[in-house]
Amino acid sequence: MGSHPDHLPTPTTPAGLEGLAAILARPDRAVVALDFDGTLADIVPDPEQARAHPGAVAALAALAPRVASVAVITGRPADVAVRYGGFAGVPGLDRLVVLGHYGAERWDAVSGTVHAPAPHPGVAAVRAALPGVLHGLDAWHGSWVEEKGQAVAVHTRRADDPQAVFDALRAPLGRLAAEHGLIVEPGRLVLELRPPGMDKGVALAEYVRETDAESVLYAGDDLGDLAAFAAVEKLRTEGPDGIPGLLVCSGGAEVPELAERADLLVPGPSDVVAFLSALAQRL
Ligand SMILES: O=P(O)(O)OC[C@H]1O[C@H](O[C@H]2O[C@H](CO)[C@@H](O)[C@H](O)[C@H]2O)[C@H](O)[C@@H](O)[C@@H]1O
Repeated sequence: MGSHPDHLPTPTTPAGLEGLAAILARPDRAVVALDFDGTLADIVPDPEQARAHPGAVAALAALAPRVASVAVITGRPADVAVRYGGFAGVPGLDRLVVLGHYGAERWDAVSGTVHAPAPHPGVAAVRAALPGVLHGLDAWHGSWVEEKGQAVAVHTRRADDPQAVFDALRAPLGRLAAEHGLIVEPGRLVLELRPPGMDKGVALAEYVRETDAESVLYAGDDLGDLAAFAAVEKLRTEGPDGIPGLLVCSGGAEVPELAERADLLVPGPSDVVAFLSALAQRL
């Protein structure tokens, strides 16, 4: 992407062009929703070290007052995304909403508090069983567990062969999740065992309805963002006119399932930030 701060890249699909045109025409009715890891924050080997790209908060703060709403929709717990993003107490982000755990949790900047559902009992059961299950498998070496409160995630990025460990763990972790009423959410070298019933598509569609938006932009990088992409595709075709939407994939073609459905591909978070800054400038 060009480095000029004013350069607004052009979507490559007719639907994306229509989505961007609708946002530019009525920004006060547009929702801008963004994933966190891989979209606003660079992917790093240790999830605890992930932080928003250095320009992300400024770009969001410039954009938020010009549109109906900015929301972050993430697989992270909402409070973790707020902390790692540096989103609290920022002038311009006073109406920011962070939907965590794929939409099951909600933090808003107005109250500064998180609303979360009661814990699913299966998470505690899986947490207790997981070490034994992993140690009973040849393939677990190099994997490690992220404790997420409402879920547990098994990461393989730091294994010698991350993809091989990921592939080998997928079926047994799927069985463990199912035994306890959970689902497995696959992501970039991570298998998360979490409660069913919510995904980023449900969260985004509800948020668009809640804000009475007339257009939507969603940017993501991973398999968990497919549901949000599907929600935007559905919103575009619903009703007599539909709601125009722009789908941005961060990370180029690293997750082909997402890239092939995007209206705009950008190489990674620094380009997402440049795009958001250019959009804010244009508005
Ligand atoms: O929905 P997101 O905001 O994209 O969160 C999805 C998961 O992101 C984190 O894992 C990913 O990023 C890590 C840090 O860069 C990286 O080490 C890991 O390989 C990636 O899968 C996070 O740790 C998970 O809990 C999130 O669900």
